[in-house]
Amino acid sequence: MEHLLLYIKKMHHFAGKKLTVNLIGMVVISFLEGIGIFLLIPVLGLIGVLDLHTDGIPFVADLVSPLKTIPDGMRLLVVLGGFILLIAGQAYLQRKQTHLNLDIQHGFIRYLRMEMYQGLLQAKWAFYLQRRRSDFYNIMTNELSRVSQGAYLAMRLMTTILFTAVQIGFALWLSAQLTIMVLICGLALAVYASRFIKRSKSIGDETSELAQHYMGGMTDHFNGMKDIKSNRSEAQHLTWFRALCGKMEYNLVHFGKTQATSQYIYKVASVIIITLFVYVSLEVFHVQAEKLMLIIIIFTRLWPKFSTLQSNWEQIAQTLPAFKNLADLQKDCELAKELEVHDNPADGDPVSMEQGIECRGITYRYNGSQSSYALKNINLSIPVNRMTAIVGKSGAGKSTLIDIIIGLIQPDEGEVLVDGRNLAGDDSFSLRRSVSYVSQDPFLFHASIRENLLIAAPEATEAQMWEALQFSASDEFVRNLPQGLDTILGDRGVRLSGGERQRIVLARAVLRKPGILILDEATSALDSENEAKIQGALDRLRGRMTIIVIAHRLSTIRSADQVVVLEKGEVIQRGGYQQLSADMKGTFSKLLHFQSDKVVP
Ligand SMILES: Nc1ncnc2c1ncn2[C@@H]1O[C@H](COP(=O)(O)OP(=O)(O)OP(=O)(O)O)[C@@H](O)[C@H]1O
Repeated sequence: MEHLLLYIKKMHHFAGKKLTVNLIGMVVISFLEGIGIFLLIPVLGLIGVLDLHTDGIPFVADLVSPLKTIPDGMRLLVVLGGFILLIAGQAYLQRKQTHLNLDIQHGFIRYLRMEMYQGLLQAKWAFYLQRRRSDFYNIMTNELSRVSQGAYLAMRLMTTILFTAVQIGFALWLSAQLTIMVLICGLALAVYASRFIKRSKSIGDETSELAQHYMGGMTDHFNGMKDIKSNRSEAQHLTWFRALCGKMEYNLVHFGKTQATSQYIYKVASVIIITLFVYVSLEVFHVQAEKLMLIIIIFTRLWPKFSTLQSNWEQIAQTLPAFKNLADLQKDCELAKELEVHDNPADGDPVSMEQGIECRGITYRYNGSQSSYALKNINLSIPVNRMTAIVGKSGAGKSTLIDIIIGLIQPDEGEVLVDGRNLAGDDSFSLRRSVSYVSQDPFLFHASIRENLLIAAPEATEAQMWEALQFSASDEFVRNLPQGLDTILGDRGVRLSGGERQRIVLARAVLRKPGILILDEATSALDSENEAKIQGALDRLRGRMTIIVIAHRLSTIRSADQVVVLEKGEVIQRGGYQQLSADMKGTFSKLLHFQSDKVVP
């Protein structure tokens, strides 16, 4: 509930005056509708359908007396004309209010989407390490649309409450006793029906959980479709999917049935209450027939509103878990916030490094409760404009060290100094601005090669793009593509081979003309010929930028000025390539030995 209120407040914050105008509009519309019904009786009397005595009914009596002064032939026309004006005016206002509602509802969703996405972009990298990607997809799609639906329902609920309140006001004016009696019955019914709201909430919890599983499963399955097909495990996945779809079907049917049951109870109860009410009015209170008729007209309009209120509450209760999930994620994003992202950032200057990077006593654990360290007391210097290679077995901590150096994650102990300065907080962004990082899992957008390159360097000219492609030994194959630079790459670049993809990402990295180029297994998928070309290109870059290379294939790092060997999160060897390969007892020469058939020292 607190989360629903939070989002209603947000809606108020977003829509401001529009929401107030909307609420006032609702009251006016309800009021006009009330008057319209109210006028029904004199109209019926005037056209002679009923022989009615309106003298005892407040307001109607006052309205009818002046009408009696109008000549007989005109009276009906005047009353009907007034009726048309009233209803048409109300319909016009209703239309305006629908427009306003649409503006508020869809605008609010855009606002929520933007707020959530911005929050996610502003969160630090460590925040992403603890979460599944599919949970973000789920929140940004399913949960956000449930929140939108819930917020819309909350607005409709407000309309219904206002409408009902105005109608109750009319009814109280006509007969306080009868209205109070009906309200007490309605209240008793609402208390009884609160069980359906609780049930809807727990169904909503299950809906959220199932949507999360669905999105998680789909993401895994489509990412792993090649494995599924090559291992012929389609049947197992189909079984899993069938079971989940069954649960989702049951969940929705269960909710639908819960709503149908509560509506059924409302209908039966309402007919009993209205019947009782008519009986008591006539037999006990001896209410005037015309007055009773008016009240009945009002209540036959009011009752459906009561059941609509119930149904709205149930639907809102069903969406409450989505409000909680969205609010929790927003709160977590806020806690993990590392920067402000705006459409047109006033970008600071990239760091221009003169001496180099120094790691002092870096220690890091991914999970504070675990005893194993990803990095332990790392002390290391990375000289400017030189090539430093980081090698070691899988899981030794190489990528973690890079993440700490560029400030994506913060060490538990120790510090990273750039030219002797600790670039913590905002300063670490200026370091990242001067870094081009090619990860193990190179990422390309579903867009043309040109667009993929320009993402890194929007100002780059065509000639600069070709130069970068030449650097990464990809100019030839790009030239041979049907649309050259304008060839659209498939989803995540799948229409390219692994090596081609790596080369485009490498071109993108150098196009930015970074001060620090980091290659994390960036040439692992290349054949020897292309790898040699890139090695040559890297050699040419030496002295112009600081290069940090992580490589399992040691042939890639032959020209490194410094080699750092990591093992189980610790630096166990450090020195020049030749120096370490000559140390026959050291780990590096053993690693070299294993790859000796590929390496020419
Ligand atoms: N997101 C994470 N959450 C928990 N532990 C992690 C995470 N990422 C890495 N680790 C652990 O930290 C240790 C170092 O991992 P890291 O990825 O830095 O190794 P690496 O040397 O780069 O390995 P590889 O050569 O296989 O990429 C490993 O034990 C790994 O299991």
